[in-house]
Amino acid sequence: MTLSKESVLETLRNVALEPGGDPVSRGLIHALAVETGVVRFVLEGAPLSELESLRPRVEAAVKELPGVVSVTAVIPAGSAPRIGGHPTPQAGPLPVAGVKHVIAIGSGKGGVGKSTVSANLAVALSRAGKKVGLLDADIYGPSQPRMMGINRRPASPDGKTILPLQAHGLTLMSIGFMLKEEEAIIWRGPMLMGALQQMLGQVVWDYYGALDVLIVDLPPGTGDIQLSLCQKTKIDGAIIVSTPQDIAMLDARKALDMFRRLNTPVIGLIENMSTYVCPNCGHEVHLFGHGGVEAESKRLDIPFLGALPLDLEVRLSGDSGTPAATGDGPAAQAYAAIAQQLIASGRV
Ligand SMILES: Nc1ncnc2c1ncn2[C@@H]1O[C@H](COP(=O)(O)OP(=O)(O)OP(=O)(O)O)[C@@H](O)[C@H]1O
Repeated sequence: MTLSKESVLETLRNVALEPGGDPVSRGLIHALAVETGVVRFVLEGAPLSELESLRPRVEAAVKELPGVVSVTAVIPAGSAPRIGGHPTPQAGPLPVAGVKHVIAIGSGKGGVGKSTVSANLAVALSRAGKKVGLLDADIYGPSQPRMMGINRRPASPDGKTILPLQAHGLTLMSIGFMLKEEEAIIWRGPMLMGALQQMLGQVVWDYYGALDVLIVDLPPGTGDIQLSLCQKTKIDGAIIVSTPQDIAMLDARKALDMFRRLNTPVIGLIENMSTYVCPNCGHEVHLFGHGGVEAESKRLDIPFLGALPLDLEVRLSGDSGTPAATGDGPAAQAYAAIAQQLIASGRV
């Protein structure tokens, strides 16, 4: 048989697929070109993970054909829809499909550990038996790909829906998955809101099973994303993270005021980087002060959910992609206690 498009397609029809059928009958082969022994085609139309595991098989099968010099199966980088466009008009706040509860994690000031708390609390709730999703809505500085140790482009079988990723038992989506590393986002408010709307509405949140709770890691401050989330999505409540420092508390009060004005219930406050216990001598130091957040929650009559220690393991584990809450140390125990409170109060 001479090498031709037909002979290549014939060969590809003999590659059996797991769910049945073959790459040709399932419409996964596009733009086939055969020229002086060089075979090229595009693999498209299935989740990215399926295409990636299929690629070596189809390439090997075609390579066996007499006259083949090289085979290249290309998986298009842009198989998921573009994120970030103007939002489409929407009436009132909508629930997130496939999700029972939505909890936003906010902070007034940056760098107080909001993303660390989101990641670890999500893990702790999952370890307590809940089905948990984590949405990294910190569009300007997504941290969850690093904290969760996963960063690849999510698949989109139909070019519209986006299949979330999975790590540490959580269902995950981050704007970071859709960008090249070090790519900056230079968007105005409407584009940000469009991206948020896509991540809430186009991601198949129940792809790995219906979720008890979706944790939303917000950007710091009181900007467009917070406003858009509270106005367009049915949220059960917000948790505010602050360090005990006066300046952080000052900004946390602004975040509290914003959630109040948007009629989003504040579930409680968390004090992060509360105490530091010297690993050598056991001496306890309060680098950023201590107890300020608890005092503030009493003053405002908002539940105080807990104080989390400043702990080197938390920083190292966050940087290495395995949140400390997956372990058994003091931080994991502190997060487990907060998760239990949320479950006991019926928030999750
Ligand atoms: N309890 C803690 N102990 C030790 N390190 C911590 C703790 N909480 C957070 N960190 C570290 O502090 C840094 C900032 O934390 P994180 O990124 O979670 O803050 P953030 O409030 O989400 O910041 P951003 O302003 O980027 O939204 C990270 O390096 C993180 O590992």
